[in-house]
This record gives sequence, C-alpha cells and structure tokens, in this order.
Amino acid sequence: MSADPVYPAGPVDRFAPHALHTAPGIAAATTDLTKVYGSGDTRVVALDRVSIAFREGEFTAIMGPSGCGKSTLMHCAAGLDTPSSGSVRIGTTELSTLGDRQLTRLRRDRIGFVFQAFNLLPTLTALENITLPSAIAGRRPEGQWLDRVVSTVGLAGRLDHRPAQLSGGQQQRVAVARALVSRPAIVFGDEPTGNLDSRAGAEVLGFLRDSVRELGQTVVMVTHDPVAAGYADRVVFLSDGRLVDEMVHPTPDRVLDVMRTFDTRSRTS
Ligand SMILES: Nc1ncnc2c1ncn2[C@@H]1O[C@H](COP(=O)(O)OP(=O)(O)OP(=O)(O)O)[C@@H](O)[C@H]1O
Repeated sequence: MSADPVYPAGPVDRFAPHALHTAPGIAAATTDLTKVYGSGDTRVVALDRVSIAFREGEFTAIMGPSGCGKSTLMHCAAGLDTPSSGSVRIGTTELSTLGDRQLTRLRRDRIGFVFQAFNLLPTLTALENITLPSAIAGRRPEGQWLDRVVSTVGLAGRLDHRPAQLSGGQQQRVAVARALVSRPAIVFGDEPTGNLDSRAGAEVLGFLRDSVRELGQTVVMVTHDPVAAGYADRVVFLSDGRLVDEMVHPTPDRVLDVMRTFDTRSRTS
C-alpha cells in the first residue's frame, strides 16, 4: 500500500472521515454510515459506521464474504436505500437534505447503474436502449460524447441490433454505455459480470477500465470475483458490516489471499 494524503496506508477504519469528505476530487463519500435492518431478534447491523470516499476517476471494487454488507453499502451510497444513521454525499450534495423528487433527479442525472441482469428493453435497438434514459429526462445526449462512449464500448457496428441479437457480454456493454451516456458523477455496478462467462466478463471489465482511463469515469463495483477485482485501482474489503482492509493496485492472487483470511476467520470464530 502506498502512502497517500487522501487514502493513507492502513485499514480504512482509521481514515479521518471529515477531512476526507471535504477533500476536492471526491465523487462520493459516506461518513459513519450505519444501516440496521429489523428489530429485536431479527435485528441485523448490515453496515457499522462505514466511512469511505470514492475519488474521481478511480475504479474501486468492494469485496467481502456473503452477507458482509456490500450491496447495502452500494445501495446507500447510490441513494437507493436510506441510512439508519451517518451520511452519504454525491459530490458536495448531502443526500439526507434532498426530498424524494430531488433524490430521484440526482439518481437520474448524476448516478449510473449497472446490475447483474442487463435490464435492456427487448423491443428497442442497442442505440435506443443507450439513449432511453436521456430521452425520458427530456435531453438529447451530446453527439460527440455519445460517439465516444459507443466507440469505447466497441459497439459501433451493432447499434441497430436488438438485445436478443447480441451476446451476453455485448448486452452488458450496452447497459454500461447506457449508464455512462449521461456523464454521471459515479457509476455503481452490482456484480456486473455475475451473469457472464469469463471471456464476456473480461470484455465488460475491460470496458469499465477504459471508461475510467479514457473518459475519467468514477466506477464502484461490488464483486465476489478476485479476477474482476484485479481490474480495479483499489479494492476495499468489508467484513460484518465494517471496512477492514484495502488494497491499491490489486492483483487477483493478492485479493484471493485476503479473501482466504476471511474464510479462516469465519472457521475459527
Ligand atoms: N431488506 C433487508 N431486510 C433485512 N435484512 C437485510 C435486508 N437486506 C440485507 N439484509 C441483511 O444485511 C446483511 C448485509 O446484506 P448485503 O446484501 O448487503 O450483503 P452482501 O455482502 O451484498 O451479500 P452477498 O455477497 O451475499 O450478496 C445480511 O445479513 C443480510 O441478510
């Protein structure tokens, strides 16, 4: 781990959250984010005071054992779920200050989503699927940007194909292009390669990587797959709702080593 003024070496829990969250160049951040589901016997602390920042133009993977809170963190950070306490910012906007309509608008305009299921509309072409969210928002995507996104995705020859005429990897690349076209502040992916074989997964991950390197996109991805995490600039590890470790410039082997320590911990606890 390299020393860094924004992400000092060492466990993420040691970060000074307030200093972090006012730092320039932060696309999204949480401070002491806590999420509790249920009550009494069914009470589950899914997130326990999680403070983390996602830097602009950085690709972050979130990993950890099943049930450790990865999806909950992503859903709260993306404004899809409400924290029990603590705060979430997208850029400088504190989400708890927004009403429902403002939050919906923020999600539409500033956040992109890519899910495990491609969620494309079968009757529309690839291009129509990519531009649909802008059309719904009453905007026409800026032509040069659309061209750039489409060429980065490598779909230029297939824009008039319908989803059924595309491979799984191509469909997911359409979904990624759709997430990018409104130039969101941040793109969240929840297991975006979970439904793909390793070759198609590599295509989609390569494209996400390119969107970070060539378009300056900020990407946060939940994954179980150390190979997928190897495409990220850094990996943060959750365990029992807490951030317990991070790795910059990850490789699949090093990620796997950390994941093995979680297996050992769960067997000995
Ligand atoms: N709507 C809910 N109601 C009650 N408990 C929930 C709810 N959503 C999640 N949980 C619980 O919160 C904890 C964290 O869940 P979460 O889905 O965030 O984990 P995860 O790390 O994404 O898991 P996985 O890797 O299996 O998808 C789990 O114990 C889960 O059972």
